[in-house]
Amino acid sequence: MTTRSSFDDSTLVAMRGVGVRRSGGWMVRGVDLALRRGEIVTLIGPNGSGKSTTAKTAIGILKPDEGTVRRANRLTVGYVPQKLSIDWTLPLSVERLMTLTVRASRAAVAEALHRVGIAHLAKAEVHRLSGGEFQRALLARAMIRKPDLLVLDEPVQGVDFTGEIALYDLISDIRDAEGCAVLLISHDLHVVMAKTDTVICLNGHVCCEGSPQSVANSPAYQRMFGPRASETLAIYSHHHDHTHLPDGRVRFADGTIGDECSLPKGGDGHDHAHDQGHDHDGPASHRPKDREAADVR
Ligand SMILES: Nc1ncnc2c1ncn2[C@@H]1O[C@H](COP(=O)(O)OP(=O)(O)OP(=O)(O)O)[C@@H](O)[C@H]1O
Repeated sequence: MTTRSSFDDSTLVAMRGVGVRRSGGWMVRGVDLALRRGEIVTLIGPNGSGKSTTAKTAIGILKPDEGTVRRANRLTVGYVPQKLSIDWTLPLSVERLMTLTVRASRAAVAEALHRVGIAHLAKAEVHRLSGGEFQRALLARAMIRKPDLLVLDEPVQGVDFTGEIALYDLISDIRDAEGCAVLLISHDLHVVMAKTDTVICLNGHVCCEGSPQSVANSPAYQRMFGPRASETLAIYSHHHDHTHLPDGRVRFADGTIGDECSLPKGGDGHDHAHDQGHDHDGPASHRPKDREAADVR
């Protein structure tokens, strides 16, 4: 049987038990993740939960301090980072942005811009683009090399809700047409994320994972979101009811403090904090996996 961690012909990246440590603390730990051709995987989670770290480790920008990352031979990656260092005081056309760090023919640039619907903006100054146009330009730039894997860190930054839907539609179309894998990073799952094949919720570790539909339909999801579960996928906002403290301990909604994400009390052991959702606002640090919240795989 194929498992998420097995490596077959369609697998582009497989991470097993990956942990990344900096400044004496774990940014993420215990991450298992597989990216397969034609699949859209979305990492969600609060600020500082390790989404970017996980994505960067998947594509080799960061090295894991524990665990393994295996990538397909000759893997081509198109990466749109969360932040770009652009000197906005200098004139920079969209065309020029396309080839700042990548060699590409005029035809390839034109094709990529056409593909994302901004061919008419080739000569426009980048700083004059709208949020949605800018994100499209970055997407075009990532697509120029016809990557096997597109990694898009917060691709809807600065984009309004309608624009978000259009962008996610575009990303899904690109996946369909190119057959590439897409790793998306987002704070929340929105309606458009229904196009996502697999959602992985991070908080320094993998909290839960599954398809949006299976997560939404699972009893665990119903327990996690309570009445809000009926909102289904319209807005899959992930509220957490435990907080990771800077010293590595966990504060639960009822004020109790524990060492791990499980409530430090008796009971049936399944009334885990995730059953009612959980808040995370501290820096990411290692917690054991607690997949029961949406154990849908
Ligand atoms: N170089 C570093 N040294 C130490 N800690 C770091 C370093 N880079 C990131 N961190 C910490 O690691 C944690 C994970 O960061 P990461 O950027 O992966 O989170 P994220 O989920 O992508 O956050 P956001 O949603 O805010 O972009 C954060 O607490 C961050 O402060």
